[in-house]
Amino acid sequence: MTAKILNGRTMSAELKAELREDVQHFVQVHGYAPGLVIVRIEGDAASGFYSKAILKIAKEMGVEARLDLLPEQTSTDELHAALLNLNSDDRIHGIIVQMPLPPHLSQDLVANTIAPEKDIDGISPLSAGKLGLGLPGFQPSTAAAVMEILKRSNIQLEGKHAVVLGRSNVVGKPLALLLLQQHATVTICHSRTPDLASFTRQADILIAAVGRATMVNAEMVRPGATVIDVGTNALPEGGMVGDVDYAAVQEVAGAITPVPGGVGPLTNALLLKQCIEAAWRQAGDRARDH
Ligand SMILES: NC(=O)C1=CN([C@@H]2O[C@H](COP(=O)(O)OP(=O)(O)OC[C@H]3O[C@@H](n4cnc5c(N)ncnc54)[C@H](OP(=O)(O)O)[C@@H]3O)[C@@H](O)[C@H]2O)C=CC1
Ligand SMILES: Nc1nc(=O)c2c([nH]1)NC[C@@H]1CN(c3ccc(C(=O)N[C@@H](CCC(=O)O)C(=O)O)cc3)C=[N+]21
Repeated sequence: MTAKILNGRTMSAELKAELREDVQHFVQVHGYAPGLVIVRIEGDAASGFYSKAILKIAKEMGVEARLDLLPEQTSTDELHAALLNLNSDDRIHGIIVQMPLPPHLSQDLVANTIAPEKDIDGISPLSAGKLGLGLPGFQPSTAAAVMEILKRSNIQLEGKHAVVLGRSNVVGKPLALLLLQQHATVTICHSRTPDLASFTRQADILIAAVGRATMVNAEMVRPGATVIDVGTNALPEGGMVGDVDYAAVQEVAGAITPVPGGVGPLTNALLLKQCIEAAWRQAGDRARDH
């Protein structure tokens, strides 16, 4: 059996077409576009690439986006002040701070400073708390991207066993909560989990968000399972691979996401979706239904 390929690029294109319409509607009603700012602190090379990708998709969508590039030496006070400025700017509806930060800056500071209504990557304690309580709010965009793939692929979650590898605040943990909301039975595994394969083999839906190239092999996957690969591991020779040994696992799985071309392309689309949602809410979204 060869697995069905869950094509993130196709799904992202569909979602983007829907979002473009939503933005046009927003502009018609309000006379201005939703506004997004990416804050990037220099240092991490890869995040320059991610920032450009967000700017490009924002432009395609008609969302007004800009990149605020801060020097690597930016102090905590300066970052705090920059975020407060963005919080009080009416035309900016969504703020994302690219991770990772340089070691002298704290992620907690960022999470606690971004105004919750502009927190389109769901990193604030309020967003995390709402997610834990099952209340509507912003979600970390990568976790939301995984859910979007499952939804658009009509993969049933209710009553199924979902096994999540990884428990980070940006992927594994929020994803586990979202799967629980959709009535899956959820197991979360991490670096201290002994005999990982004994858990992964039980999974109807297996999600790998670890950051270790090709660690999920065919023996770890139950035949017919849906396998979602969040990992993006850069190869020394260039290019990247996921956390799943794609060539081997696609022989066993029922459905699988490739890397690249799986979760990645949907991540930024979901970020934009939440920015547009933030703009409607901040503008008072009574106008939305007209
Ligand atoms: N496509 C996309 O849009 C995105 C992709 N990513 C990718 O997803 C992956 C995960 O990212 P992120 O959550 O930020 O990473 P983190 O490094 O924050 O978390 C990794 C998790 O994997 C667990 N882990 C590490 N080694 C093992 C192991 N041998 N067995 C089981 N679990 C293990 C860790 O456990 P412990 O908690 O015990 O340390 C931790 O919970 C990375 O490859 C990253 O590049 C991330 C964000 C966006
Ligand atoms: N605050 C914050 N939120 C994030 O969500 C965040 C972040 N910081 N820092 C970096 C990681 C990584 N990340 C990706 C986004 C898009 C692709 C993506 O589009 N990938 C494509 C193309 C990759 C390629 O071809 O090189 C693909 O997988 O097909 C990947 C990874 C978001 N992250």
